[in-house]
Amino acid sequence: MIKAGVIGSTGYAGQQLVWFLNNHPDVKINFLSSHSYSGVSFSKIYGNYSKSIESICVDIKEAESKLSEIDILFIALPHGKSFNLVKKALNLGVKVIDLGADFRLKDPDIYKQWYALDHQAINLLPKSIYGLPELNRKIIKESNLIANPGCYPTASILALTPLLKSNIIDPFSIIIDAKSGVSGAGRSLNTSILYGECNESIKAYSVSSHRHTPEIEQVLSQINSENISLLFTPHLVPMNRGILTTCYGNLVKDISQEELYKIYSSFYKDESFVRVIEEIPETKWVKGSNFCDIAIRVDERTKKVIIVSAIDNLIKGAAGQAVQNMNIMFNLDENKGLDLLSMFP
Ligand SMILES: NC(=O)C1=CN([C@@H]2O[C@H](COP(=O)(O)OP(=O)(O)OC[C@H]3O[C@@H](n4cnc5c(N)ncnc54)[C@H](OP(=O)(O)O)[C@@H]3O)[C@@H](O)[C@H]2O)C=CC1
Ligand SMILES: CC(=O)N[C@@H](CCC(=O)OP(=O)(O)O)C(=O)O
Repeated sequence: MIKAGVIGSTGYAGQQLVWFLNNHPDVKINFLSSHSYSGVSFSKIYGNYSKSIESICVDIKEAESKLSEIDILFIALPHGKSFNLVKKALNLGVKVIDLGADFRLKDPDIYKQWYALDHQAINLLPKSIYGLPELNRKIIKESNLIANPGCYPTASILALTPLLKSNIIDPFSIIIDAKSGVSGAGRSLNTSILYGECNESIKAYSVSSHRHTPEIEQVLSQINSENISLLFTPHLVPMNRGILTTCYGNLVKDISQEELYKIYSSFYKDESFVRVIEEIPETKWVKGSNFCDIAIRVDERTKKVIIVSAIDNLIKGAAGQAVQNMNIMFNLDENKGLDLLSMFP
């Protein structure tokens, strides 16, 4: 059995991870940690675990004292909070998957620019692997420190990678228009996500300044060998879960929609969790699953390609992807504990 600890287990990403780990046949949860609920039973916070997970949440100090008992540590804390924990866990030989953003950007200056924080574990940055299995499966297997991708970057990068690998679009023409459900903003109090503020309204936010921009640029630049800069605009939509991205690029060669479908289908042919589909994706068809659905349209009139992708932000965008990474790190079947169809509605 893999012994796992979860720090930040009481947040939205953390509780979704607990759901998967609790149902995973090869995992035993050793501890669940919380910031404001230490001493409280997990099932008192999330009633769906009543009579199932009655463990008492521990605080971070107690969690640290248990690091030597586990094989893998999952961290689902706000950014800037994971540095010391990661150092301690790695020193004890514990593998780490960080669901937050602290180890995703390779350049500490870019991290500082977008997160307004000094990076406090610069020596670990070269060791951290960006945990998008569809791109980095081989190196994830060898790594002890996985930077689990952000939710918007997961949907955007999976949508755009085959285009960039095949040099079909101008890499400087990319525009990503993305929409997220409210759980993307986490569970902590925040006026802009109160029901009365966001229900029956849609808004763009962090326009030209969202911190997922450099993350998407970093990964796409590695694929294309150019320093790509792109436009990324997120929107908040009054639903609980789901991300939909609509990505645009200028075609640099004549290509039909059918040919593009062949390129995408071939690129993702061995992937369990990426579905290249004919219909335009909808968040309701991926909700509750680890799938990323992708569809392609070529607009011959404007010589542009439009790629639409959908994921569940808490699953392929966070907890499901973290479990997929764990499976790879421990040489398990990558789908183990994840091969669930989406739930409707
Ligand atoms: N929500 C999403 O869709 C996604 C989230 N992520 C990332 O996962 C991480 C967690 O996000 P999410 O679950 O949404 O956030 P939440 O706000 O829902 O949860 C945050 C968690 O961190 C704990 N916490 C908060 N502040 C502190 C602190 N100062 N010290 C220690 N612990 C603290 C909270 O504890 P307590 O509950 O006890 O207050 C809670 O367990 C973030 O880095 C986020 O960016 C990544 C992809 C998608
Ligand atoms: C709707 C909403 O607010 N979404 C969050 C995305 C959360 C996330 O995935 O952020 P990390 O990079 O920190 O993991 C946001 O835009 O900040």
